[in-house]
Amino acid sequence: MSKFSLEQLEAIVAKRAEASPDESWTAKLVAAGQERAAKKLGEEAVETVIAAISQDRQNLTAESADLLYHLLVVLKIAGIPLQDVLDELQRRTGQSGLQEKASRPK
Ligand SMILES: N=c1c2ncn([C@@H]3O[C@H](COP(=O)(O)OP(=O)(O)OP(=O)(O)O)[C@@H](O)[C@H]3O)c2ncn1[C@@H]1O[C@H](COP(=O)(O)O)[C@@H](O)[C@H]1O
Repeated sequence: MSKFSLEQLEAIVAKRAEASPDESWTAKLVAAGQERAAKKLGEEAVETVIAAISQDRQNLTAESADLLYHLLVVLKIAGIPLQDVLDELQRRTGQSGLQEKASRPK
């Protein structure tokens, strides 16, 4: 299977947000608004926690996918690009000095 990225999923979410809510779950969530989308994100987070505690690898993988998708929908509604989140994560690696160590030749 070819590599799939969160950036690609973000682009799909942006495109489907413009679709009819009758034919797209993404459009339905966006139309319902941030409160509903954030609630859905919270539900998926709880389901992910339960799968993790149950040590159910298959379910944890599936729930993690739901969680990441719903996070991207919430970010879309908030108008926050995924890149802003990645930039924040990158900034943190800089703070701990790990980024420099990771890119240093062994
Ligand atoms: N990754 C996802 C994805 N993960 C989960 N879901 C949907 O999230 C919904 C919520 O799951 P639940 O089981 O909790 O849903 P539910 O019980 O039907 O919902 P509630 O009654 O609890 O509100 C389901 O309808 C899932 O299909 C997703 N819907 C869409 N995507 C991606 O978004 C793309 C566009 O999808 P559409 O917007 O539907 O065209 C898809 O091709 C996928 O790439």
